[in-house]
Amino acid sequence: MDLPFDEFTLAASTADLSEEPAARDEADCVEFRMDLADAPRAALADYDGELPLLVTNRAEWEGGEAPDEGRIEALCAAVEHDAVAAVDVELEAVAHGEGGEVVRAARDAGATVVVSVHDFEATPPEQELSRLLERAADVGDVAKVAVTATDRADTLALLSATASATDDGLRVATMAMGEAGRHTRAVAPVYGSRIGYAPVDPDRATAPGQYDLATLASLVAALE
Ligand SMILES: O=C1C[C@@](O)(C(=O)O)C[C@@H](O)[C@@H]1O
Repeated sequence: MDLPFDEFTLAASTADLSEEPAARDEADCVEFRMDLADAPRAALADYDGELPLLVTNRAEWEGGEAPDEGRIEALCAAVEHDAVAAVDVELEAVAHGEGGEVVRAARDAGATVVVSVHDFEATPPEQELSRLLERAADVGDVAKVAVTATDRADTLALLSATASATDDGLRVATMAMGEAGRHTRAVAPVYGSRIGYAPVDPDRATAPGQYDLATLASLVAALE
């Protein structure tokens, strides 16, 4: 299975791969949040769903629940599975940690690499957003930035950086977390964002401000 992200791709985010059948109708892939799962390696080994997987093992220091110990190794092992078509690794881990190992393992396995940056506090200025997208795109196939918006200036900065990077030929995924940023999840694809994330079960959102899967699917389709 392949996940090139050459067009908008809707990822059903979950820590429970048994939710995959419920995501099939709307989603293009499943984002498996290994860091939020009980036994992620066993779940991957048992996975026999139809949708390709994007695996994420978010570090504690970037808003997730994976401790550093074993985190990178688990991602490197995950990309060996046939169903795993893409992997997410933090720009910070690539720049200052062992994230490069994930990139190499993914390249060897033929998996797509999403290099991500998260800001759970604020939205950096547009110039900084553009710089982060460029740096992430230098290493990965897709540069992803998820920020926290508190007002319209934040969402405009994010959409503008998304449009500029896309115009420059970069493959990006962007979204603003939080209430003020919620609409960007529907609108950013219009400006070039290639990945949208939504939980199958709205009670189990993997980030603040997410729409449920059916809602995001219909909003994105309506704006196409
Ligand atoms: O990085 C992202 C984006 C996200 O944080 C969001 O805002 O939808 C959700 C996460 O599960 C995913 O890994």
